[in-house]
Amino acid sequence: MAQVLSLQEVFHSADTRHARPAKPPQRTTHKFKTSVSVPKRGAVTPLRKTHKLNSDVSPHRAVSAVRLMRIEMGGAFADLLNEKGKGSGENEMGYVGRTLGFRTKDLDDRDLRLVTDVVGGTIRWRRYLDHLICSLCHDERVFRSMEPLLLQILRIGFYEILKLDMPPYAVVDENVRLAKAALRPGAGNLVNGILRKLLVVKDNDSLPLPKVEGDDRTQARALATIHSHPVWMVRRWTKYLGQEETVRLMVWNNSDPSFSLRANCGKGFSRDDLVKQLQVLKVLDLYLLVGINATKNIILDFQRKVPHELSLHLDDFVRIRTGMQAVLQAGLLKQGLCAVQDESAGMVVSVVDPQPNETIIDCCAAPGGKTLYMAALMKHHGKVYAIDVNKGRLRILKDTAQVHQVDGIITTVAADLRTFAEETKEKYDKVLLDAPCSGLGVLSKRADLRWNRRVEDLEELTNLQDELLDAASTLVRPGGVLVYSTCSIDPEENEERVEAFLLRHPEFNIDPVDRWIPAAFVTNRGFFASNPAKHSVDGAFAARLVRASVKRTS
Ligand SMILES: C[S@@+](CC[C@H](N)C(=O)[O-])C[C@H]1O[C@@H](n2cnc3c(N)ncnc32)[C@H](O)[C@@H]1O
Repeated sequence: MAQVLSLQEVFHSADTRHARPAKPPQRTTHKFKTSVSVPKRGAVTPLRKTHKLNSDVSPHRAVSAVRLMRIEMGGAFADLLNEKGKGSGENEMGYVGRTLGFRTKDLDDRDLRLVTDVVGGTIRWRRYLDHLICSLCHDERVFRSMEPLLLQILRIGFYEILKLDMPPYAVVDENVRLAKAALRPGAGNLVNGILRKLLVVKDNDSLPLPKVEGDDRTQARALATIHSHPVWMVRRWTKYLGQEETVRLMVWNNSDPSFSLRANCGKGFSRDDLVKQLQVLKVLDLYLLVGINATKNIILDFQRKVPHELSLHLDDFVRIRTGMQAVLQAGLLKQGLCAVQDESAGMVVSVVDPQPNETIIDCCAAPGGKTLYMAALMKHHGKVYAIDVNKGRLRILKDTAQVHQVDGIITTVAADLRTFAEETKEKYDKVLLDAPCSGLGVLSKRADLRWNRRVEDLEELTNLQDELLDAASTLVRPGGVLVYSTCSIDPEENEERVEAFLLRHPEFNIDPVDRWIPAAFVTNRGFFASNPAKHSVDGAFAARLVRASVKRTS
């Protein structure tokens, strides 16, 4: 998974191709009992005008419920940063019509933001929400056999009340209305009963959550429920970070992701230029609107400029907490003036330290976040080869390179790195291996990823990482540099891979990264490692290794 988000990844940042439902509490999955039809995997058909408009149901809840269904049933994407008119908005109403049997009003900008927040948050908090819903059902069997759409409506209601602090009675009313319209009156009554129980326990401050006590396993299970993560992650992190740090990490993963933008100096667009643009863009203050809008339908257009701050670590980067929608709509990304890129990814490029006239190979390049940044820093002089086994993602890289006007020095190669390395005799000044990894450093941005990763994936990934490292190392010229990076915080994918590599390849030595990276990010062994909870950027890792020069024999 990419640490740098391409435009496509921003739109589809909850890729659920491998979606599995959150485990506890276990529910029996069964076919729909009602007239609800399951949308076919990936099917996109034009909106059927025959679906009646239901203006009693709030559009953002109907769309969120349907999107969550698509995600849970697999084969769908949650467009966490939805862009109006980018296709998904129109197709989405088609899905709503086919799934619920009625249409709703079109989504306006506020609805789009709400859908993004509700879908992302509901996915993130799934384990926690399901625990509470199950605890408040009068009989556990009711929860276990609950039909999928009903469960999504309840999750939305619980999330809105507990995490978005929306006016509770409006949430109950609206979700009951949705359940009645989309399912049947009885479903509405069930939603009403359970949501009202929630309001009571919330008001009494007695949410039925587990206590963190007992043996390690029981504590991990309780923490996993309270902070909505898989138990295996909690156990693994507790082992090497301790409980306190693990909790901090989970809190970070559950917080709203913040994004960074990189001004594209390759197109002559500086950070100052970017800041000027951000100052004139307007962002709606959603939460103010939600509070008022949800109860009385009063619309208040309270606008302010996109809040941003300059990166402390990288000259071309600006952080934004909210306002991505405004940035998208202003076309700054489409015009290639800037890119969405986390500072941790930017720092990996700093570790490579690309210079004009160098020949660099980016071994796992797509969708190209680091390739493009390296090319921009090389000021149109030199060569960057971008290899990736995934042709589709490589095409994105090629297209973006054109828009960013750095394509003149980039050559894309669709190949498996292992085969490529075997077949070529070429050597390069610098080799970047941004390896496929678990993505455990980017869980705040990838809402669904925590539920899709299994502990067994790690072994498969570390084997691949070793093979790719061996292959990449053959491409480094004597005296040249190999940078190994991941967007993981797991030592097995990071330090342990490098140490194992150095044992296999004594011709390489560690080149400490402190010349390029602030001290706070440099480990004892001289590697770059960012810790989301500590540094407020994604978790990433990079090691800079230098190949010994050939000794001249006289
Ligand atoms: C972490 S992503 C790279 C992100 C990219 N460096 C960026 O900054 O946008 C890992 C990439 O490795 C590619 N990949 C996986 N196995 C590969 C292989 N055997 N050879 C080449 N590329 C591979 C995947 O297709 C994926 O695009």
